[in-house]
Amino acid sequence: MEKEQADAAGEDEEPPVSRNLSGPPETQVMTDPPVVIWEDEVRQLLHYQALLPRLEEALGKFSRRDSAEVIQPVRTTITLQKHHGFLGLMPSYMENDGILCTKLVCFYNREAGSTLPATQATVLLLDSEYGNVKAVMDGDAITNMRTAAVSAISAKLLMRPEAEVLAILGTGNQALSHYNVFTELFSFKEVRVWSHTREGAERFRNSVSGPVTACVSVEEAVRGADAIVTVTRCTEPVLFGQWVKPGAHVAAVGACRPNWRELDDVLMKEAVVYVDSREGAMAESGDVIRSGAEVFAELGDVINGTKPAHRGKTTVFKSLGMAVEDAVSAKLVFDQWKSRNSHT
Ligand SMILES: NC(=O)C1=CN([C@@H]2O[C@H](COP(=O)(O)OP(=O)(O)OC[C@H]3O[C@@H](n4cnc5c(N)ncnc54)[C@H](O)[C@@H]3O)[C@@H](O)[C@H]2O)C=CC1
Ligand SMILES: O=C([O-])C1=[NH+]CCC1
Repeated sequence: MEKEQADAAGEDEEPPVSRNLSGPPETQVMTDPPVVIWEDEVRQLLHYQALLPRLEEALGKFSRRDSAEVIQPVRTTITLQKHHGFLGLMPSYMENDGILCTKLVCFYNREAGSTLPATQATVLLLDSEYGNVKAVMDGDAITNMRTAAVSAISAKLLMRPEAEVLAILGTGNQALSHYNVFTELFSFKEVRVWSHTREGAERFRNSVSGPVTACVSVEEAVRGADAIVTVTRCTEPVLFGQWVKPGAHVAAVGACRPNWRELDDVLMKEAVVYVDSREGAMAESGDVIRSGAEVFAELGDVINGTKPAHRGKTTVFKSLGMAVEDAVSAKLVFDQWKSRNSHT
């Protein structure tokens, strides 16, 4: 039958969900269009209980530097000068796990005048063999949860087990995700928060279910704290070593540019400094680069048992965010989505 006749008869129509990639017949593959999984659904599908062990495993794999396990370059960043922002490209390939993924994240400098949110992210999960996009996901829910979960892993490894007081500096999205996972995993007797505006701290206090002390100064929030999370949009130091209790653990999450700071030189030099990626920290962390502090280890080295966890000393975990964290999170979301939709 001629093609036109077949079309008219509806006999050679493609299934609506498939696409025939062009090329010689032996290389043609059928691909489904990507599914779109947006914020509310990502939140429903992603749970810390499943996420935490996957992240811990990914951090360990990354630090082994075995290219069959993880290929992850340092984030490529371009400046969006007009909008006081940056676009970060975060690809990763985990060959043994069959995960190919990239995140696109824009982030903005509020102190330079941006009124935009701190981050705006999208995650693309690809078929690791054919290269087609399997899923397009809201990246903000993933970024908030995976970043907080990695900070919680740093606390599990580096914080003193008898820790009683948690201080959170900043009261935005990351503050909330950090509050959620830290209070889910650990039993703090007191949680304190500080924001650069009094309303910010009050709003945060009213938005969570547990008791929170809203503090009017950073010093009030961190004096005597056993764990301190910095999740601000500061570009100058806000946490000073003179206020930090010896032996405290600091998870430093903001200040992700080489000239941005959250922590002062005293703290950076007195603490044992852990990072997610050495290369990332040397390229992107103003706290590391400008203080000249030595990076002692990656979190993955501690997980792999190749570097010790100095729980008795003051420790800083400088987080910049890694593509493998997004990749294993996106895989988890997609697998959950598939099992939820396989019955419908
Ligand atoms: N390490 C990582 O993997 C990631 C880091 N980040 C960074 O974490 C930080 C927080 O992100 P979000 O919670 O999403 O932002 P957000 O905008 O939701 O909250 C930021 C908080 O910082 C406070 N803040 C703003 N300007 C300040 C200033 N000049 N001094 C003190 N506090 C100030 C705000 O009041 C707010 O409480 C940002 O710096 C962001 O770039 C975000 C995603 C991943
Ligand atoms: O890992 C991440 O997504 C980011 N780190 C800094 C801003 C966004």
